[in-house]
Amino acid sequence: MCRNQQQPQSGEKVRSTGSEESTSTRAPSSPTSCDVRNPLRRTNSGRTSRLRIVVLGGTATGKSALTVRYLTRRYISEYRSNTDLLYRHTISLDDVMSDVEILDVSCVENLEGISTAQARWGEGFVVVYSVEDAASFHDAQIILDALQRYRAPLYVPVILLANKRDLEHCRKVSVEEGQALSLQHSCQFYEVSAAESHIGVTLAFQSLLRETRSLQNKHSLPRQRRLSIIGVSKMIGSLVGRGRYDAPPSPTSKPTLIMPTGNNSLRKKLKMHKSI
Ligand SMILES: Nc1nc2c(ncn2[C@@H]2O[C@H](COP(=O)(O)OP(=O)(O)OP(=O)(O)O)[C@@H](O)[C@H]2O)c(=O)[nH]1
Repeated sequence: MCRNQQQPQSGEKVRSTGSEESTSTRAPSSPTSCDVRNPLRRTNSGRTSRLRIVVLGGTATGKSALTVRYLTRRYISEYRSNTDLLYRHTISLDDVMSDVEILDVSCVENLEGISTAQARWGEGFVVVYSVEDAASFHDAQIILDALQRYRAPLYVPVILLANKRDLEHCRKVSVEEGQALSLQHSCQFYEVSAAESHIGVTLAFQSLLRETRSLQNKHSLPRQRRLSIIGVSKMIGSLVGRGRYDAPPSPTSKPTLIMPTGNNSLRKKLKMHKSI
């Protein structure tokens, strides 16, 4: 991988996604002020859930553009960074507060070499390719295989994200190929354009967060209760079909960019455009 692969440490430097840098430090799991003030529902245990998402994919597929699009609804057309970036924000999803941490992994040179630490740290994964880059689709397959190897036999929530669908005229990977790959790996599949709109991107991230949280909740239940819930949800599923559609929620707190690596050579050239 190009970017440093170290995982977040306590007392990391916290940055806002804007240009000014905050010198404050934080402990990794401390609740945000938003948790205290917001009256919305929390998890069964009364705590705000914490969801860790890792964004992976070949070079220049738009990993950073997608991550920032989801977090800020803005499109950054040029973004330069040679290090992994960790973002943190708090959202209300289905009236439940969640602290979300998103690790945007820089270009992957050795795809087989997704670090074990990253694979273990993540609770949900976004695998990105670009529809106008056949090689990036191949990279996505390698990453999906590697993820499966790392996490087997456990199921891990993954979405396959085909980006740059606005570049239809130079498309090299068909929708059907993307769907087939997602079926092969039992993961969700979305075609989006970070450049065009935040809506598809938000829905995709939101869906991954839902799945990740529901798996987390399932694992935290006693075994007997877990089994009966699975039975009931299967029954309900067969009666009413799959989940309902919800409009994307707005993040309830400003996302913060946390430098996980101690590598301060971050070089960003941001061109912010108003989202559509
Ligand atoms: N046309 C189009 N260009 C996009 C889209 N998303 C990203 N880009 C462009 O693709 C290039 C790479 O985007 P990045 O977000 O830096 O990609 P990345 O995967 O984070 O890059 P590395 O981590 O350096 O490999 C930039 O020039 C973006 O402007 C999109 O949806 N459509």
